[in-house]
Amino acid sequence: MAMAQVGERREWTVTGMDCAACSSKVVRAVERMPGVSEVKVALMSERLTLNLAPGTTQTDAIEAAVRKLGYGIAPKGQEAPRKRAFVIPEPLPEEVCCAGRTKGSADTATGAHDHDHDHDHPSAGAGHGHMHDDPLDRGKPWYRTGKGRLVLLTGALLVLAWAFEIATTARIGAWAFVIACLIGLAPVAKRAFQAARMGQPFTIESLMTIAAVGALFIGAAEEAALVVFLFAVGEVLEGVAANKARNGIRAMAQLVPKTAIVETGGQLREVAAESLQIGQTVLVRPGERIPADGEIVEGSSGIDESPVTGESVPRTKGPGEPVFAGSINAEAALRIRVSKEASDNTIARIVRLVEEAEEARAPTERFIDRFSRWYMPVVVGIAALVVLVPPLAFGADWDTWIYRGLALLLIGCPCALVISVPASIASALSSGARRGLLLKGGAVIEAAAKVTRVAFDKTGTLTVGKPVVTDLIPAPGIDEAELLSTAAAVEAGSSHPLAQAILRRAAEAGVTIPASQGARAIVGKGVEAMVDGAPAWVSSPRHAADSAGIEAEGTRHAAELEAQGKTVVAVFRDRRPLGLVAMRDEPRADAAEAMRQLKALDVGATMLTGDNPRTAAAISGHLGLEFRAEMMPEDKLTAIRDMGGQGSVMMIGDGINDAPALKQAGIGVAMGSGTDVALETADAAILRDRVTDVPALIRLSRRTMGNIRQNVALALGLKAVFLVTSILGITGLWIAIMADTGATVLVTLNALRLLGYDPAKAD
Ligand SMILES: Nc1ncnc2c1ncn2[C@@H]1O[C@H](COP(=O)(O)OP(=O)(O)OP(=O)(O)O)[C@@H](O)[C@H]1O
Ligand SMILES: [Zn+2]
Repeated sequence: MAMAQVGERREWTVTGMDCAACSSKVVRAVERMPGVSEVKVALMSERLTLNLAPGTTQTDAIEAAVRKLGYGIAPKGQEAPRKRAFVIPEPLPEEVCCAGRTKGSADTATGAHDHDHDHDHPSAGAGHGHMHDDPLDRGKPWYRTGKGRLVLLTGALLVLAWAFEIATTARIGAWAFVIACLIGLAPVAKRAFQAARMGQPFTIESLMTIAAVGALFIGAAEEAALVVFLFAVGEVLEGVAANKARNGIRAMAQLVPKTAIVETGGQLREVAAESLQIGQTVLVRPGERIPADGEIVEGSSGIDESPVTGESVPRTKGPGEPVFAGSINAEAALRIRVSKEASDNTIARIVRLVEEAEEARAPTERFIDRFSRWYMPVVVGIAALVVLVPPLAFGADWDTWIYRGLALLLIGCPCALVISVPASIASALSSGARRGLLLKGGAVIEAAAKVTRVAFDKTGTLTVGKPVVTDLIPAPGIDEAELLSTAAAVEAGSSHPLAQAILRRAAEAGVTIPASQGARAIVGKGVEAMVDGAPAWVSSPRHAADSAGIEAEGTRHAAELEAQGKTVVAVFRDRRPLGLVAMRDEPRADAAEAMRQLKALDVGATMLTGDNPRTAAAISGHLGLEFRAEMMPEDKLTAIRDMGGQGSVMMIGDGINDAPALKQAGIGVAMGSGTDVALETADAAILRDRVTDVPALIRLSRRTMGNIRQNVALALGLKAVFLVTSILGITGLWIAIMADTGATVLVTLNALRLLGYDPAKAD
């Protein structure tokens, strides 16, 4: 890991542009001159020089540069990106786009995290002007951070000034307040000035600076010092909700044991879980937590996966089945072959995904940013009128109206409004993740709250995905064994759930499976292979009828079985029908309940399936939802687009063969734990195999949007009240800033309520 040293000078050129893939800002960071006591960062046209503190990393250096400029960097006339867009994984990749995701650089995508400098993400509101989160402060208790120190300093100075006021003359006391105020104000004023230089004159910092300096000017030094102190308190509080949410998520990763017992050549040895290598075998005794993602090689036991998936009912797992790090081995000793390194295990990826999700901005949040941008100048304008009009037009007292104008400036501070959205979203993401519901950011939550229809894939989503052969119907003159062995031969290489069912049955029946060559899948229809030198195929009866012209007897029989909800395939060799195989895939136990809950939420449900209409009708009729049958994978894409006409469509799949459809849908949700692709490509993931988690996801999203609305109303409502009382002179400067800090606290507390919300409970 490249780490710049003190006394070194490094230079980077950092430029902003639009990311072709995600259409957000990309930062290009190119290290120029390695090896020299300052960092030079060229940001668009701005150039600045930073002094490096000991141990500063490249990431910190660039973040510090961005912070120093006051705002994110964007080409003139474009919206400045969030500061987080500039967090650059190390080593510096060529291109980094939003959310820290790296394009074309797989090794940095898995995030080699710096240990001394754990990349804690900044407060949820980071990048909103004044909420600069110093990367060097992360992970420290609040009183050791820059902002925390400012609170302690301004607080101490304030107490000292009061002491002076009591002990000495009022004059000396007043000067003590002036000094206290100026010291506390200095860092704020500095940021205000930097932002102004970047073309942003109206920031929370500039409002604060004008208000405090103005108060000093009219002789209200005590209040000015108090305002500076309370502002510092508010700043510290801003990150509280996000930090709390984040700690909850991080606690998940803590559930993975620190050590593991590795078996090598019959020898047992205790090692650090972090050092486990893929392919090693670990021993997990009953009652212990599993130290790594892996596959059971020996033993079978009830496994409680609640730390990872939120599923609290233990599942019995045996040889060949996957297990996750952090789960509890309840009953018997297990030997597990490690399949993932510690940094890449499921729980680590969940934590990372949630952290990334916090960075993705919700549309509402963008709106509030834009709103703040015109809101502040308007407030300054009103304040100016309040100061000027009464004295000039009516000969009122200047000091009184300057004072009221300054209070208005503080009212203009949109702190609470700015954190209202990110605080709720951070809480919701954390709350969901602990219950096995992963949402990739505020935009997904917003879209999921608006969902009007859910499209379910059938196999593995609405059904268990493990069909079982129920009927073998050989053609005249053929026996069951021949039918089964030929079918198994054709399916031998297929991973389709139907193939698996046939192969399982063949193994149980103990038939000998002839050799087959050149197996070829006919997508959505069946499989073809050469068996015993003759072409053979297993396919849907309809495909058989179309291509081989075989009908009558066989297909009629098939229709009867299909009406019972069974999936029927026809088996042929050498154009000769060998018979039918019927299979049944049970609907998931909670599927019908899930449909009822969706109905209660006023959300429609449709089943999309490649299966035939009769089977589809039998299953969907039983569960109570609409269906579309005989759909090719590409038909599923068009169907989802069609349904989108009436609103937002959520598509639920197992993520195995429906990844493209999941990507196409307004919101693609992958169901079922551990499927790697699904976790990465879908917009949301349901980690446990519960259909009822679909309505739960919608409920959580709706509840979150409701919480955001409450926060916005709270923030704006308080401002409105104090706007009026300030103009009337009922409330003064320090009440104004208290209202701001107080609103921040209320919004934070309200957002934290989401942590305790259980979306699994139907309202
Ligand atoms: N390997 C196979 N063996 C036998 N039949 C197959 C195979 N693959 C596809 N088929 C036939 O094609 C039909 C559609 O298959 P497809 O894979 O598109 O859907 P599916 O995954 O079974 O169902 P769903 O779309 O509900 O998840 C199946 O119902 C079956 O009749
Ligand atoms: Zn504020």
